[in-house]
Amino acid sequence: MRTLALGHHLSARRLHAYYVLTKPRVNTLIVFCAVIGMFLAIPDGLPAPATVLAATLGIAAVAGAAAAINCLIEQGIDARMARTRGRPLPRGELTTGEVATFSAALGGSGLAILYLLVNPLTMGLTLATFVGYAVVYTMLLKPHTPQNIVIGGASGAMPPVLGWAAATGEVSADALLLFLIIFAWTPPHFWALALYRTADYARAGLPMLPVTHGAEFTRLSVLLYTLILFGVSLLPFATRMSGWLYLAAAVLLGARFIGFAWKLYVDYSDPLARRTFRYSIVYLSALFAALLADHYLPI
Ligand code: HEM
Ligand SMILES: CC(C)=CCC/C(C)=C/CC/C(C)=C/COP(=O)(O)OP(=O)(O)O
Repeated sequence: MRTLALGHHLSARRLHAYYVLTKPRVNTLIVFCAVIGMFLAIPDGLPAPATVLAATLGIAAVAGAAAAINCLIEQGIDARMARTRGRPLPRGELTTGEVATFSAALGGSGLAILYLLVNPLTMGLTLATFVGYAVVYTMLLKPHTPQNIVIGGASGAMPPVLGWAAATGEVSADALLLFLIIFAWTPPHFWALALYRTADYARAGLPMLPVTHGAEFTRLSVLLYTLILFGVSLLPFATRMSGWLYLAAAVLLGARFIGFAWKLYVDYSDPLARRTFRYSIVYLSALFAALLADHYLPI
């Protein structure tokens, strides 16, 4: 009886460890952006429910596998950083072999779902995104250049394009605007965090911008990218993809983001950087929700 209870306890913990490995919170927003891409791709009406379901599952599975591979490759680095040392691999909750098998099974199922139940284009683009994050960003860029997250951000910006491809079988210029929004958003999102985690990154030997170029240059970069993001976020309105409701949301959310970035530049504190990072997530979630609301409630 006791062994049984212990066994059960252990397997629940292991299940939880696999779940943690997929970086579920980051990937929830990734998948949210992909789903919104599916809806925006259909000018009048709704995407096919079976496609939405299969594409959501497939993209989520491949994104989870990408996160698990990242944890696998970076277990040594993760062990050296306060923020990441509680992850399953550094804690020894799972072995390298288990994580490799899990990732291959999850990623393989996701790609199969996309190929068989969605379309080959979505499968191909999702595979490219996976390679972009797990190999190009994690292995090639992250350890070598402070521009790592700017270039690697192209992977994180793909979800709406994947959603678009899933719903229509093609990629349009409108989808690329959504890509550009996330692409411009990633530097302030990440560098706000890197500013208050600089010691962690320095200890891990990673060349993040505040480590290589200092805090002041990073704060200026956050401000500049937030201004670029503001401009880019107006493009869906400028091209008449979205209407006034979206414009109002983009201006209000963007003004607040610039407010954070400005304050961070002139009067830095770690708690403010932490709030800016938190706000970046609220910003992107609300902006994409506004794109969707605007699509169906044309004001
Ligand atoms: C190269 C691109 C990116 C980098 C380097 C990056 C980096 C990070 C880091 C280091 C964290 C901290 C997690 C923690 O507190 O332990 C984080 C959190 C987060 N990121 Fe990103 N990110 C990137 C792209 C994205 C994208 C594209 C999205 C979504 C569309 C996203 C959504 C989130 C969310 C929702 C969180 C909060 C997770 C939580 O509350 O635990 N990130 N990101
Ligand atoms: C197939 C598909 C849609 C893939 C999505 C790719 C993906 C998961 C992008 C998100 C980017 C991300 C989690 C960055 C974390 O940075 P990091 O790895 O430097 O953070 P860490 O220090 O917390 O490990």
